[in-house]
Order: sequence, then C-alpha cells, then structure tokens
Amino acid sequence: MFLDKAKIYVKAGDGGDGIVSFRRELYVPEGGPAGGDGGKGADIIFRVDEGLRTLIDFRYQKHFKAPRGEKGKTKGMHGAGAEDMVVRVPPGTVIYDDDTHELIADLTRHGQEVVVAKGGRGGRGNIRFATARNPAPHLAEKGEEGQERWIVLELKVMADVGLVGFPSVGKSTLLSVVSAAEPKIGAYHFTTITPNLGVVDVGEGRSFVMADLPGLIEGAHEGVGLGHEFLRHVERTRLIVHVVDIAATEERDPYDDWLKINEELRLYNEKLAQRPQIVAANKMDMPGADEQLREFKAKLERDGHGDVEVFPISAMARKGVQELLYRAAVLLEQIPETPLVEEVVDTSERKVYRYEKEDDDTSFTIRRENDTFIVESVAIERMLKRMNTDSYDAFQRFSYTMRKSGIEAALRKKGAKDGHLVRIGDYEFEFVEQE
Ligand SMILES: Nc1nc2c(ncn2[C@@H]2O[C@H](COP(=O)(O)OP(=O)(O)OP(=O)(O)O)[C@@H](O)[C@H]2O)c(=O)[nH]1
Ligand SMILES: [Mg+2]
Repeated sequence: MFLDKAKIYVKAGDGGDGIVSFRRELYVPEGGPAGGDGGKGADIIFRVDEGLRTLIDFRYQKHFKAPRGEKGKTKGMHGAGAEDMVVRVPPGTVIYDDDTHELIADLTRHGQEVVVAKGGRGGRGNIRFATARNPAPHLAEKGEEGQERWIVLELKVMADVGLVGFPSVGKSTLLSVVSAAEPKIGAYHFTTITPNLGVVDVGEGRSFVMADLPGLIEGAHEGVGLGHEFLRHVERTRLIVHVVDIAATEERDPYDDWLKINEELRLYNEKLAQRPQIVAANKMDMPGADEQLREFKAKLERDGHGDVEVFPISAMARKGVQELLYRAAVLLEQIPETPLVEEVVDTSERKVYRYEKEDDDTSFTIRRENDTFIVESVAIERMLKRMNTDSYDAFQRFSYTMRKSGIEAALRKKGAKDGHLVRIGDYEFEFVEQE
C-alpha cells in the first residue's frame, strides 16, 4: 500500500531561558552577574533515507515536537543546546508549507537534509546585559520559541522500472505476480488508469519498485488515450520493461507493436528513446507464441536491433519471470539515479535572516595579502556556511549583511577595489564597488 500524501505538524524546540544570577563572594554583598545563556532548541530536520519507499510512517505519527534547550546556569555557564530531531523520509518527498503552499524542499538524494522547523535561540543571561552604568543587571532573556507549522509531504512516485506496452498485453498481471501489489486485471483495454506500484524482491538483498502504467496507444504523445498522464510517469523511471503480447491475441503484429510504442516514447521525449529498455515477450503459454517469438527476434535482427534483450515469459503461468527480474535488478545497479527536480530550497536560510536581525556578534578583522583581503568574522563565516550560494536571494541578503556590518566600508577603507579578491572562511569572491 502506497501512501503518497501526509499532513503533519512540526514544532521545533524552544530555546532555553537565560538566567539572572550573581556571583557569591565572601565579603561581597552582591557579586557581578553570573547568569548564563540558555541553550538552543532542537531543529527538526528531514533527512532522505533511500531505504524508505513510502510515507506510511506518517500515518501513525503526525505530530513532531523537538526538545527545548537547557536553561542557562550559574557561574556564567551556558545551558546545553538540545539535540536536533531527525525524521527520515523516502527519496522523492516534496515538502510544502500547508499555510502558504510555499515549497520548502524537494528531497531526492540519499542523505539530503532540510530544516523544516528551526529551533529557538537560547535567551541571554544577565552577564550579557552588564554595562558600565548597570554592572549588576537583573535582566535576562527568555528563550526564543521554536518554529512551528503544518507541513504537507507528497511522495513523488519514483519507480525504478516502468512497465510499458499496449493495453491488455499483461502489464498488470506481471506486476501482480512479482510483487504484493493487487492491480486490477481485465480483458478489456485501459483496465489500468492510474499507475500501480509494487516492490519487487529479487532476493540477495536486491529489490526495486516497479510501476504498472496505463496502456499506451498510437498518438499517445499527443494525448490520445491516457497518453500524457502515462508518459509523464515513464519519464520518472530508470528502466523500461517493454511488454509485448507475443501471442498476438488481438491480432496485431508484436513487432509492429514494439516499434509503435517506441515511436510514441520518442515523440513524447527524445530522452525516453534512450532510456534503457528490455522486452518482456508475454503470453508465451498461448499456442503459436513460440513461432511469433522467433519472428519477433528475426525482425529485430533484420532491422539492426539485434542487441535488444528479449525475455520470453508467461505472467499468468509465472514462467520466465525470475530471469527477467534478475536482469532488471542487475541493470538498475548500473543505471544512475536521476533526480526529478534539481532545485532544492534550503530553509536554513531562515537562520541567515535571523542572524542579521539578532546576532550581536558582528565583530570582524580584515587582513590584506597583496590583492586579497582576508576577512575573519565568526558570524559571517557561519552565515556563509549556511547559505545556499547559488541562490540569488541568499546572495542579496549576504550583500546586505556585508554592508550593514560595516565590512564593506572597512574593505573600501583598506583599499579594496573592483577585481580584488575577498576571502571569508572557505569562500572567495570578487570585490565589486557599489555606488
Ligand atoms: N494467456 C495469457 N493471458 C494473459 C497473460 N498475462 C495477462 N493475460 C491476460 O491478458 C488480459 C489483460 O491483462 P492485464 O494484466 O490487465 O493487461 P494490461 O497490460 O495491464 O492492460 P491495461 O491495463 O488495459 O493496459 C487479461 O485477461 C489477462 O488475464 C499471460 O501470460 N498469458
Ligand atoms: Mg493494466
């Protein structure tokens, strides 16, 4: 059973409160401030685990609350930050904010992560509020609240193998005998109108996801039949298993079928013509199938398709199926995973934004080495590390911070000119004079 949508609530940990405390010293009625900062609340992080194939776990758990940071301590000690909460999701999970419908992330690669709810910062203890005029402040901050929101997860079906072919050639039957899936099977065309998925276990720890797709007919690339719907799904599979009715039960020529379907794939998207493909010659249990198979292979040979791999099977009688599956598994190991959507929205940029507003430590130093200016600033380096450097917005924010923090002006004062290099942490970029 594949669940492809889930709505869940996430609440990141609140920051720990800063505290008010004073040193107690002998003979000193009230010592200096000694209240430490609270620790940071836990982020909620979604991480892709390629071992997962469904969102089924989110049926049982819909609320995720991460722990809060520890309170600040006496003697100026900081409270510990809470450990981030990591939630595993399958590859192909797209995450939206339920309120704004904003795309939060499109997670495709194993190990890829996104912060879906940001933990609150710890409040500052009274040490931080001491000034010359008020050396013993009775003031501390509360921890910041952790971010909370409702998010929607959608699993884009990422089948490894797509079953392609004319209607009624036996695609659904094949899926039903190789997996636990129970697709509808019928003697009429277009029995299948939406894709069915099944996990195929080949043994030896090998398994893959197979999609049984609606039948294809001529003109599909122009939307005839269930055309586009169907072809969009094929685009997402890594290996095509092209099923032909080798017994020609409907009196079409199997080889003709094969050519037509390939032509439809090509017309829809040239890339589909290049997708690895093997042929399942189905219904071998029917009379005359052997003869047809010989002809089919001869025609392949004749037309220069001799390298096409053909697996004679009978889905119904479960014959020849094992060889087909094994070959598919082996091929899949050689075919690279192609991500569906390249763009990844990294909500950790939120951190950057917060930093600009609230971080008080904007101190920096600048060193010059020939035409390179080396900037050292913990806060800016941290910001850069969390910044998606390909994102224009993030870069805008970054420029803004450079200006606000006075780094830009300081660079100019030190003689930075157009074309000079500026290095911050691991990043280097060109200095551009702004008017
Ligand atoms: N004799 C024989 N009949 C088969 C075999 N596989 C499937 N069939 C029959 O072919 C018909 C169509 O089977 P389906 O599995 O529904 O075909 P499909 O390709 O999924 O068809 P659509 O969903 O309409 O595209 C059914 O009557 C099946 O029982 C086979 O190996 N041998
Ligand atoms: Mg079907």
